[in-house]
Amino acid sequence: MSKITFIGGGNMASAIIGGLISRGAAASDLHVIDPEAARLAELATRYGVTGGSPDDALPTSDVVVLAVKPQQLKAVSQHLAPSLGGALVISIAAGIRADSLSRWLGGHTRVVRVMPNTPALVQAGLSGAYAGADVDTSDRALADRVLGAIGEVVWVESEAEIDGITAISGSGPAYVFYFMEALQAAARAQGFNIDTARKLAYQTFYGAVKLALESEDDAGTLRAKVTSKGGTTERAINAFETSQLRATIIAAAAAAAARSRELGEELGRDAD
Ligand SMILES: NC(=O)C1=CN([C@@H]2O[C@H](COP(=O)(O)OP(=O)(O)OC[C@H]3O[C@@H](n4cnc5c(N)ncnc54)[C@H](O)[C@@H]3O)[C@@H](O)[C@H]2O)C=CC1
Ligand SMILES: O=C(O)[C@@H]1CCC=N1
Repeated sequence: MSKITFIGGGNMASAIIGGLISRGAAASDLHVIDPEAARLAELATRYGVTGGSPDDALPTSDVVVLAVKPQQLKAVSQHLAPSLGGALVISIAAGIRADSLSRWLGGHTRVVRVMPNTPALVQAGLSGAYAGADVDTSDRALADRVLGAIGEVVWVESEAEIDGITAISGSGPAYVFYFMEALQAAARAQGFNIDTARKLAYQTFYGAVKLALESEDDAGTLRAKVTSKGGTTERAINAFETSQLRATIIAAAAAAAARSRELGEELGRDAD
C-alpha cells in the first residue's frame, strides 16, 4: 500500500483516514501532520496512525493530502515544497486552483484538486476531482483509491467544472439539510412534538433517497407515482411551483458556483 501523509488532521482528513482504514489500509502507512497535539492523540487512539507537528520533517510519502483551511494553504505549501520529492499531491481545499497550488509548491505539477463533501464522514461522499497537467493514469488510479475510501469520485476534464461541482455536491448537503429543517418545521406546524417531527422528516428523506437509489425510475417518475390526481401531494407540489421553488434552487446553485469562481480569484490573488 502507498504511504500517505495528511497535512491537517481535521474533519475531512479524519473521514478519509477512517475510510482508508475500514478498507484495509495499514495504519502504519498513514501519517498526519497537525499543530494540535490533542488532534493527533485523538487520531492515534481512534485509528492507530502516527503523527507529527508541522516543524517535523515530512516522511517519505507516495501521496500528500492537503487538508488544511484554504487560507492556510499558501504558507503550508511553501513550507512543504522542498521536501515533497515525487509525491502525488491531493488538495481538498475549497477554491484553491491547481495552478496557484503548483506555484506555491515550487513548480510541483503532480497535483489533483478535489472538492469532497461532508457525507464523506459516513463514507457516502462525492468528490469532484481535477487532474493537473502532470498527473498520469497511475496517479489518477492512486487518487481514486484514496478518494474512493469516502465515497464516489467524479473526474472533470476542465477545472472550471469544479465550481459547478462545488455548487451542487460540495454545498449540496446544506441544501438538503435546509429542506429537512423546513419539513421538520412543517411537522411542528401540524402539531407534532419535536422528536416526532424530526423522525417524520428524517425518515421520509432517508426512505425517499433509498427508494430513488434502488429504483429504476428517475426522480420525476417517482414523484408522479406519489402524486394522485386531485389529491394531497398535487396541492403541495402546485404550491412549490407557484412559489417557483425549482427555479429558486437552480438560481441558488448558480449563485454558489459564482461564489466559488470569486473565491478562486480572491484566494489565488490574496495569497500571492
Ligand atoms: N467542510 C466541508 O463541507 C468541506 C471542506 N472542504 C475543505 O477541506 C479542508 C479541511 O476542512 P476541515 O477538515 O473541515 O477543517 P478542520 O478545521 O476540521 O481541519 C483543519 C486542520 O488543519 C490543522 N492545521 C492548521 N494549521 C496547520 C498546519 N500549518 N499544518 C498542518 N495542519 C494544520 C488544524 O489544526 C485542523 O486540525 C478545507 O480546505 C475545506 O475547504 C472541502 C469540501 C467540503
Ligand atoms: O461553503 C463553502 O464554501 C464550502 C465549499 C463547499 C462546502 N463548503
